[in-house]
Amino acid sequence: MKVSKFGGTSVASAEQIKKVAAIVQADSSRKFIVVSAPGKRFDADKKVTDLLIELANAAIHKEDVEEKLHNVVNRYKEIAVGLGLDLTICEVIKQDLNSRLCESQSNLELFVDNIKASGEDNNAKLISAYFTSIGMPAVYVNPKIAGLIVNDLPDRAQALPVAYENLSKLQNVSEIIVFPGFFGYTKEGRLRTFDRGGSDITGSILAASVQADLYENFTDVDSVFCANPRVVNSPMEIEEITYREMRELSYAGFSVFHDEALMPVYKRGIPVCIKNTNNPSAPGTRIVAERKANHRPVTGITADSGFSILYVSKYLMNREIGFGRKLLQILEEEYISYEHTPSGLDDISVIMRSHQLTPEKEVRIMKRVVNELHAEDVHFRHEFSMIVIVGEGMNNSTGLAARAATAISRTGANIEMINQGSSEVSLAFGVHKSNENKILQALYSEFFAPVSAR
Ligand SMILES: Nc1ncnc2c1ncn2[C@@H]1O[C@H](COP(=O)(O)OP(=O)(O)O)[C@@H](O)[C@H]1O
Ligand SMILES: N[C@@H](CC(=O)OP(=O)(O)O)C(=O)O
Repeated sequence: MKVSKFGGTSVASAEQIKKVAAIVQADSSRKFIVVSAPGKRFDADKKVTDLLIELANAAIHKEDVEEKLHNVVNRYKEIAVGLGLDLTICEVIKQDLNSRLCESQSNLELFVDNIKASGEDNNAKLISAYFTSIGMPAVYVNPKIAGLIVNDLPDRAQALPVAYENLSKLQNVSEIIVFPGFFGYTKEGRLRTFDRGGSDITGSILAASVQADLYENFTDVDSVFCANPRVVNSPMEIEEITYREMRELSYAGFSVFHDEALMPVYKRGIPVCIKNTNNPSAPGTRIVAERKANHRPVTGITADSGFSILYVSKYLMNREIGFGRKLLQILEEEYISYEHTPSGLDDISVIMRSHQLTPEKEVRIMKRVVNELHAEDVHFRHEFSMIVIVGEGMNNSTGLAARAATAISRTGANIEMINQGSSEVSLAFGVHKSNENKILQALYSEFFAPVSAR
């Protein structure tokens, strides 16, 4: 049996939801359907999740919420009309949103999470009503009642082991289950959302819980491509990719599948297939434990922006026991996680996601590094991107780093940092954000384009 997750673009309109119904009807093993909130119908459109965040913020700032509430309800109304559903469902959705808006604001994160999650929750109710209306036996299942228990990390909830046990009982339900993605509940009953794009995580948890034969992830592209199709023109499709490769690529910019969604299925060896709702007969990309070897050392190239570098230098740093620990402890005390720490004899750079910093935090950190570690030069630099090259074949391929560095140098960009992952399936370059796209294109030509096209 299969768990099939349909992303925001697949459930953005009545037309898209009709395609979803046809896909589910075409294969009786598609028993568990996980849905996102309605996503973008066209490039300039807004996702319902973003409309809901605007709504929650308006309520927090005591602004008039009527128009924002109307924008959300209207998205569902258009869908309900297009699907020929009884419009009382829109009244129910409006009441649901109003009651969420009346919840306590004593903890703002919980307040926002509760409103954000309504996007998938109401869409799951609506889609299950549609399935039933066309004669498909379907039920909406609420994550609280089903026992999707998560820990209490704001914005980054993670399922607890008991969640898998609870959800496994859904195997006994005879109807098609329509399950909202993106959120679960703490043991105390508080709603918590996953990271953005987290409906992929729900699908994976459910697939692992019910021991699915396959986790299908339906989106709006035929496959995962070797590079972002918005930056590289017609990149090659990836037929098969390992969990390890996909995790590295998703974490560093392949937004088509959330990196945290890999662990639950990986642990149980459940294959994942990324497929296109608009072209379901295309084979898609399979994510598996081991793939057939091919002649290419590189499987994918990705880029992610929004990084800052903390540069610290001190003469004889290499001789000082505990320097690295003390430096990282200062970051820990500011609640900052880091990505890489390339170092030399007398200097170290700590690379972190910029969104964790504020001007005040930066000043505090620099002061502490000077006062407590007696560093000679301490400064932050911003606007960096990480370019990551990933492939299982990289660990036994000589000269690959040199090829990549030469291709980057041809663009005229400066490489600020190089980091070879210890697993040797990835190689990362820190570069200034302004060079990101041209580097991605240069690396794609180096590793994927035929020699004559370079
Ligand atoms: N390497 C890649 N391969 C395929 N798609 C990619 C890649 N990198 C980025 N994307 C983007 O991911 C998008 C699909 O993910 P997302 O917008 O989250 O879809 P959904 O709404 O189905 O969850 C694609 O439309 C594509 O623009
Ligand atoms: N709707 C949520 C969760 C999600 O997974 O969405 P999508 O399937 O559109 O990436 C978000 O926008 O983050």
